[in-house]
Amino acid sequence: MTSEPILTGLYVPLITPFTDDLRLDRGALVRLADDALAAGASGLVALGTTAESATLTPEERRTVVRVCAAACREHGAPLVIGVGTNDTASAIASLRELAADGDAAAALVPAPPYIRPGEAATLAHFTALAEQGGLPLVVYDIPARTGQPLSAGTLAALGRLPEVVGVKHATGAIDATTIELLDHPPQGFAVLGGDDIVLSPLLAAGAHGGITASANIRTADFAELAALWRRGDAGPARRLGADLARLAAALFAEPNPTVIKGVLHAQGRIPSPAVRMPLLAASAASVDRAAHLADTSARHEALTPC
Ligand SMILES: O=C(O)C1=N[C@H](C(=O)O)C[C@H](O)C1
Repeated sequence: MTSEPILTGLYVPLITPFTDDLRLDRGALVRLADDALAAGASGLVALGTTAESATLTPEERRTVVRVCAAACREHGAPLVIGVGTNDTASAIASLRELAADGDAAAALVPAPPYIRPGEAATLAHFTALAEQGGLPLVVYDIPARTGQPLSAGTLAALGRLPEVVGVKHATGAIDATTIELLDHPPQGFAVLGGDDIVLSPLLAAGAHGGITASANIRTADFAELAALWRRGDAGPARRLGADLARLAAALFAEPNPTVIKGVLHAQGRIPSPAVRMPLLAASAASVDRAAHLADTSARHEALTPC
């Protein structure tokens, strides 16, 4: 195995565009997928939380994967596919199906949500998926959604599994566990930022990239942020990082992806800001504020140092 991770740079977890009457708008998704890759994203994530994947029908999920896979093939970019379930056996079955289709470079898998089986059982769950699923895995470390924190020891054990190619770090903090992981990442293992507001400091500390919903907006700037930190261009990276953190805070003022969809709609990029229940559409105030921060013409002037 080489020491360079297979997943580096910016991955955009695409939203799922709906019409006003909540039908999947395939055409809008095709355009979003192409736009993200043309803007410099390293790859796409299909069926993330941001895609409202919990509310998609099996047929819609297949459509989303097909659209994202076609865009990734066209751009020669990796596709990561979200597989979130708290049933180990069905997660393995889903992974095997994806592996057989041949579209996915990796699957993004959280700890089994809601059940909270404990850390040892969570490690056993990931180990079963790694050994039996047939796909490289990115562990999605998001205790706020799963109820299961992962210790440095568990992350190290996961990193020793050859099929585990990275972690999406979304623990709500850059703490001692994060720094330990970044100091000694397992060989070929990517640490990808998943807390949008602190993406820049995590990249500064050595993360290999990010999977950030905010990058549905200003994708080129998020890709540039990852590239600046990779080059060690700290001054411009700090300025751009602070600017994008303000945008990310505004985009996460209400549950993800409601504000992002509001902004994409205000920009004329999707036909409707509609989200499926249990989400409710974001308030006009939140959308207006984020849309203002998303307006790159105003932001680029403010960012240029005197
Ligand atoms: O879908 C994703 O991947 C992401 N989901 C997170 C969430 O909704 O909690 C946010 C992150 O930026 C990407």
